[in-house]
Amino acid sequence: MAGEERIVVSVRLRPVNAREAERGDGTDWECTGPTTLMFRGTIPERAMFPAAYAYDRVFNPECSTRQVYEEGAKRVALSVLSGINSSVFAYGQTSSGKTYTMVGITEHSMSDIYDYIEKVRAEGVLFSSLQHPEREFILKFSAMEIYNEAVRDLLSSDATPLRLLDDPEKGTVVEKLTEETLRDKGHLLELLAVCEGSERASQTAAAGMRLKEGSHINRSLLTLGKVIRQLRNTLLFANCAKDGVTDAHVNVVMSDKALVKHLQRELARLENELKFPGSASCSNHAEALKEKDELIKQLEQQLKELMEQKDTVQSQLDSFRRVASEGYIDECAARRRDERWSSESLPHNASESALSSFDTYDAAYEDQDDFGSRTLYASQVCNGHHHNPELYAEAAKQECQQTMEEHTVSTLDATSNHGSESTDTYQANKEVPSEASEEPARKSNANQEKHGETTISTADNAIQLYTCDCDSSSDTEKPKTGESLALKRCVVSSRDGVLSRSRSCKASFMVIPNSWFDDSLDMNMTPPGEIFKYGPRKPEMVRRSLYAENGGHQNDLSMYCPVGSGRVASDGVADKSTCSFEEEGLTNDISRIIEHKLNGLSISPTEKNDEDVGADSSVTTVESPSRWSISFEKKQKEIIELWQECNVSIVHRTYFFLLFKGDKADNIYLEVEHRRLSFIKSSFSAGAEPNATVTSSLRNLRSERDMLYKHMLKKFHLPERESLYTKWGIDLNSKQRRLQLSRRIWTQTEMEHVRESAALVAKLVEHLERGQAIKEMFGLSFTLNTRDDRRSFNWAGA
Ligand SMILES: Nc1ncnc2c1ncn2[C@@H]1O[C@H](COP(=O)(O)OP(=O)(O)OP(=O)(O)O)[C@@H](O)[C@H]1O
Repeated sequence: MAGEERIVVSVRLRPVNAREAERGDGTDWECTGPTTLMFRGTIPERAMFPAAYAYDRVFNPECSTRQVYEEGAKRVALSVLSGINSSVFAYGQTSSGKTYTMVGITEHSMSDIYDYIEKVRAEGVLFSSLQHPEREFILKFSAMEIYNEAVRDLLSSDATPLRLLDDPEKGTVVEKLTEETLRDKGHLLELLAVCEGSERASQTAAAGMRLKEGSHINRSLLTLGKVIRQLRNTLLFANCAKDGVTDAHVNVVMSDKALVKHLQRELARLENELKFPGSASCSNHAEALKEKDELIKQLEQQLKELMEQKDTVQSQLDSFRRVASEGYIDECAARRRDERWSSESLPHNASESALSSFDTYDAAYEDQDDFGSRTLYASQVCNGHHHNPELYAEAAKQECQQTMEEHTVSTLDATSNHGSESTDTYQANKEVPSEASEEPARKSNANQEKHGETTISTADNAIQLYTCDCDSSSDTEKPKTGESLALKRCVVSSRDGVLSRSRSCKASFMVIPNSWFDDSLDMNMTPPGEIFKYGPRKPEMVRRSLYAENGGHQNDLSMYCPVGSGRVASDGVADKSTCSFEEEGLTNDISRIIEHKLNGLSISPTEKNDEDVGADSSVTTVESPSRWSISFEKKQKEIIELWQECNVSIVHRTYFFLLFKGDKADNIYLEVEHRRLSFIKSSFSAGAEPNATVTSSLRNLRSERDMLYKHMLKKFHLPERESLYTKWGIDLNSKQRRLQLSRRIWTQTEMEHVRESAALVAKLVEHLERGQAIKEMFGLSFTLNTRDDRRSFNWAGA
């Protein structure tokens, strides 16, 4: 409690004592109300003074001391319980009853104070917490007499006057004044009794002292009047004192107990700051913010680069599509012109019906027509080779020799409606009513046919079309494995391996020179014709199979394609509904090119003799297999080391290691993984001591090992486990062998160790979905949107 507090002034009238009554003395003052006093005397000297006076409270002679205390002093006296200094004093003439009243007030107030303390202690925490939590009550008692301007200690037998000192903090203090700590209420009464003896002793002075005493008393009263006048202006007796106000403040005195609690809280706060530096001081906050800002900048830069790459790829894809579309339009227009020319200049023979049929295509067939004409363009090439298998083989061989170090991507529409092939493809294509319409196109591509290849040029690169013959017999003429890197990879881009009638039959293939990681896979090649025997394949499987090769040997196709691989793949397109899928196949092919570009491969005109492929043709050249192989192995090794340093999930490592074995198209995944790990590593090393991320990663790694440890029992029989123990150098007689094994895998970066670890983990977690694993692993998925043939990049978090 704090604030202005008015001085409370009360007047108590003492009753006439027996002696006064005996003398007939009465009183000149009368209480006319609870707060008013009236002078009734007839003294002439008072004629100039007012007769009525008002006070806070006026007690008539019949009032008890208890009433005076309750109504005039209690509130002030007990304010000390709220920590506010309070003072109750009395002044008046000798024998007016000051001592009598003050002793009573002291006893009552002390009694109430003790009752209060006992109540607090009795009601415990609840009361204490509501009123005075953590408060200790200490009562100290002092008594002094100011007599004839001398201060004497009433609790001391020494009558030597005490000195008054001015303390800078406490104000005026009485030097050496006795201060007794009260034990209880009884102790207080004892001390009060001591004071009352002491006081009387001073009053047993000789009669000559009375004058002196009276003089001092008057001086004291004068001084008191000055004091009060100094405080509030004037004291016309107590009348004006009541107008005075005090500025009361709560004394905050912290007990030892409270201080200990306060310090404990402070200590806990500081400890918390040490544990969590991020929430500590402002300077730490500033540093943390600075670091975060740096990270944000780095990430923004990476994002910007990736967006630029994406834009580049997108624009190139658009360019491809535009060029392909324009090429088609041009081709279509040319074809229609030729057809008109044919229909006008040539006699209406057997092809006439076909021409008529072609002319009846309506808008509903527009898409198919588009694609049909596109495939038609290539079909002429194929036809040409069909008629010239030897030439084809020779051209292919030459191409192989010329581009041993080139990465060539090509697509092919293998539509055949000539010749005598007995394959289903041919049978299907024979019925395409386009002999007449194809003729001009064949003419226009005569040059390309001659050399067995054609090229669709674009603004900045080209798709080279290698002709492909569906005839298995011609396959014998084609380059063998090892002879031609350029023609060893084909892909079926159809979801239906059973060919049916169609206006066109498209086979697309890519020629991808690679340096493959795994050299243990099937290297056999499947005769082209056989590829048609097999059922549908998922495009992504085919895509994967395309890039699974090592050292120029064909491999890995058996993982997804039962036939191993076919040099030539073709699919029949049964109806319009499959056209979009064919487009998808084409887009896949284009996308592969885009991916290669995305991977940072150089695209430059080849030094190949352009005369063979046309003046405007160019081919896509890329990093040589050997260079890519070296580059891949280097990056792979760095990633493996980063995995180890960053405590990366061993399941993650396993899948990544097993899935990305050297395909050039995987470069972006390696790049992303490398950047991600580098970032994690930098964050690991940011602090002097292991941070929470490191601890968390280690804990996760441990949990993962525990998971594998448990799976060992389920996945392997005892003999298998014992074989593993032996393989991994674990003593068969030792204890916790499974645990030992789980702690050994993926602990080194040496390649053989990595291979064995990956193989083992793969067996243990084989229940995981491959796709899910990829998704979780990379946080980066490239999905092909077949609706708009656009490649979309989805970041699931890096
Ligand atoms: N209200 C009262 N009722 C009954 N007796 C009283 C009352 N007030 C005072 N007395 C008696 O009057 C006498 C004088 O009182 P007291 O000693 O308290 O006066 P005092 O003002 O302290 O005198 P001094 O200034 O000389 O010390 C005492 O005997 C006391 O018992």
